[in-house]
Amino acid sequence: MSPLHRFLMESKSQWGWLALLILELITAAMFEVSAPVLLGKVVDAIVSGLQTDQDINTIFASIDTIILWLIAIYGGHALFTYFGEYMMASIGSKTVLALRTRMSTHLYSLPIEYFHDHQRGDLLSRLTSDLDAVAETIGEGVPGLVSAIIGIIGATAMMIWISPMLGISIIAIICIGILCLTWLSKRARRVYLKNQSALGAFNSGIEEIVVGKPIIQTFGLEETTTNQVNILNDNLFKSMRSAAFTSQLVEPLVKFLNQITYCLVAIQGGLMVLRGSISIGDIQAFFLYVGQVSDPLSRSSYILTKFQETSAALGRIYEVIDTPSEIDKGNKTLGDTTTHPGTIDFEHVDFGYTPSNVFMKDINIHIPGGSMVAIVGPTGAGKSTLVNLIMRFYDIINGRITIDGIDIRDVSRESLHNTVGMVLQDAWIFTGTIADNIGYGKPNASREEIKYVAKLAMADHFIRTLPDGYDTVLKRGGDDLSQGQRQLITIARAFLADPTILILDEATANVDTRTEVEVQKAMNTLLKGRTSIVIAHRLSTIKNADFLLVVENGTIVEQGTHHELIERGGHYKELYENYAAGMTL
Ligand SMILES: Nc1ncnc2c1ncn2[C@@H]1O[C@H](COP(=O)(O)OP(=O)(O)OP(=O)(O)O)[C@@H](O)[C@H]1O
Repeated sequence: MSPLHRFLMESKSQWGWLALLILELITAAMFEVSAPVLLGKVVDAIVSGLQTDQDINTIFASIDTIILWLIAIYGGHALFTYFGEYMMASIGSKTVLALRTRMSTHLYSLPIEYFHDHQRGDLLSRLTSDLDAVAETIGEGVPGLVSAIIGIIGATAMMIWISPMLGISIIAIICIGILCLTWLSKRARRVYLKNQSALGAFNSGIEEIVVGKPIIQTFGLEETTTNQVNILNDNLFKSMRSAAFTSQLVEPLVKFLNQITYCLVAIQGGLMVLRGSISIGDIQAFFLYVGQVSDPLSRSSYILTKFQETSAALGRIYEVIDTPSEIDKGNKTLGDTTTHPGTIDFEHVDFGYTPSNVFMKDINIHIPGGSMVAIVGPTGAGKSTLVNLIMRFYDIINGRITIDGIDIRDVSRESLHNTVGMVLQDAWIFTGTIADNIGYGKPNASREEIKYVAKLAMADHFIRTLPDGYDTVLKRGGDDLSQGQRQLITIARAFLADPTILILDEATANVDTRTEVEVQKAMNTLLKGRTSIVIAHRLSTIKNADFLLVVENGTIVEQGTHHELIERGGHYKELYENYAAGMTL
């Protein structure tokens, strides 16, 4: 089923309105089609009046009723066209709203891998320009096409009725036109697909520049980056030029056929008038009907081109919608039956980001509830991977991970994410007030609660120095705050959510030394009775930990307390000595 067909089938709720709309457009087109015959009668009445030397008053007396009819017909046409277009715009916006909601809701349910595999710029252009293309076609294209088809059918029928011979010659030319335009609209689909992927790539390139501008400048890579974006821009230009070639070809082609048709009416019609087989008024009606056919023909071919673009856009949208959601098979809730909440076990766990590349093999870890564990290891060792597995961002290949004895695959995602909280290295701040940002995980939190956790996270002091305090609106991912301040907000957010297990990924790495000491104190109090897993890069964290997991190449190479591991004199001792000598772990 083509994307357009599928879209039509999925918009069944609007079919009744569509039928009403088509009825309205048919009425409007009938008004339009009936006018030229009456105009022809006016011309014939004037010509015969002049030929028989009638005075002007007599001539007008014979046509005044027709003129009144003409005014009524044109008025009726305008009114029905207006209602038709208004209705279509409303049907169009409702249908696109439903599609937009469906797509954005579906994005939330997609697995994390999907976002790793797709560029953000490309996803954005699917959500914006592809949906806009659909909205434009439905709002303007459908009524345009329906009235064009009805107009063409009506006008050709009238031409055949007036003069079958002349009418058939004109239809032959129209058929040639339709064939050319069908070819053009097919080409448009291919061109649009190319155009949209070039646009997606360009958006992603620009996004990288905007996000990475400070780094680009630091490394003096402006020229290299500009060259890369220029290549993407050049690709976009070429595909847009190709699209313009296709769409701009329509109008001259239709005009050319139109002019040929006018010549045919003038020559063949003129000869027929001389032979007396047709009146001058009918020839005048023919000229108007040719106009009534050629205009909708060029409009409908443009719309057909748009339909092809829309079909391609819908295809890209359905690609996202059809990506299977992350299925939440778990129905158990954590925290109901436990005596030691927050106990985590890895039992013979195998994991790889791709099935062919098993990165972690036979991992066994036991983290007792309420303990503080520090994970240490060189970069790329697998520290973040371990916490990603606890959060079930990725599924393991073999073995099982349990919390309080329950396999996390059997736990609902909601319960899992309520139980396990995370503070990541990149503080995520959204556009909203500071209070909204802190209260993110608990939407009904009172202002007192928010202030309480902000105090615990040592954020209250700096928040109160801001002009609007807790009501200060943060924009652009919190760019107006320092990195440390952003991180304090996310720490306060995690405290408010009050999870049983807290994962901290270098949570204090961006806070200055004085603040770090204060935050650490607050954390120690808060972490009491709570399991905490810290991806540690700091001495203070390691010393406070109940035990350490040393990770290398996806394997737990050592576990134990700081003193035990130092005494063992293995990997950890080496890491620690490097750290003590001033390097990070
Ligand atoms: N989404 C992903 N897809 C494929 N491979 C990944 C993905 N995330 C991480 N990896 C790979 O898995 C390995 C472990 O990465 P991980 O992020 O767990 O390391 P880490 O110890 O946390 O490193 P760092 O201290 O630098 O943050 C690395 O080789 C990394 O390239």
